[in-house]
Amino acid sequence: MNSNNIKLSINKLDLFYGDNQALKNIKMDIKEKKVTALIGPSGCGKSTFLRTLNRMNDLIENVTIKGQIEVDGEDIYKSNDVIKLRTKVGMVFQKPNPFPMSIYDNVSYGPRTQGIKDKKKLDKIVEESLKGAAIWDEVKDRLKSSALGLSGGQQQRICIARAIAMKPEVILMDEPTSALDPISTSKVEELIESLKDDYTIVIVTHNMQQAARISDDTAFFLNGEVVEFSDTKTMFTNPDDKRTEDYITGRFG
Ligand SMILES: Nc1ncnc2c1ncn2[C@@H]1O[C@H](COP(=O)(O)OP(=O)(O)OP(=O)(O)O)[C@@H](O)[C@H]1O
Repeated sequence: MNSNNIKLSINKLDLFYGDNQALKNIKMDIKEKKVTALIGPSGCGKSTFLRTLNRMNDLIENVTIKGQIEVDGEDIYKSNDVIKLRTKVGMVFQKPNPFPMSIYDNVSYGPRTQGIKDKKKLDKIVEESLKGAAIWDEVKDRLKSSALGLSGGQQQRICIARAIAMKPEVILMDEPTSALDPISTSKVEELIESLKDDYTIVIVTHNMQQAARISDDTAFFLNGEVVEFSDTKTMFTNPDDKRTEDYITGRFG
């Protein structure tokens, strides 16, 4: 397979909260099985953009969206099957948010809601997902214990396992390490690097070093626009736009 296959194609995307335009004419092609980072100062629209990719903004009142977002060539706003979309395009949030139940039940919850009841099948999904999220060895002897008893970094990897259990193709991550200590952060970063063998990842991060370390492509957002979108190396060594340079060298934001 061509490593530059486009998984998500965004074109002329505008988003309004009431009268306030939060995204302006966004165009972006997100490559399959790569990590794409979204950076930019607070309030520039990164999270809003991320949420358009699996229609999480549908849940917010007064939102108007124009333009196209295609996943595998299909316009996600033209189909009504949001459940199918969110299965294919999973999400991990800023604050680890495990359900108040056992580790096993957290990871098997999604597959059970999809109708999988067979214990052996569920056991296999749980084991594979926890292995995929690089936390199996730490929890394999306490699968029946509450996920809330784990450290923040472990909880975040449980949440990633929960996302993986749905067999997504794309994983959206909204500042997944901002609530974690440095050691947990580096574990989650290592995990993200290994996940891109199997998944397309889009990650919002405030941490520029993190974007530089783990992403293949980076988009720099400012006031609802994408000022620059390029491969990460180019963005951090030879940015095209003066505003990108000012931001990545810490002159604002
Ligand atoms: N639910 C909402 N209702 C109305 N306006 C919103 C809503 N969510 C975000 N906004 C506005 O949209 C703009 C973009 O916000 P967004 O959260 O996407 O930015 P961000 O770049 O992710 O910021 P941060 O880095 O602080 O999380 C901001 O002006 C924000 O106030």
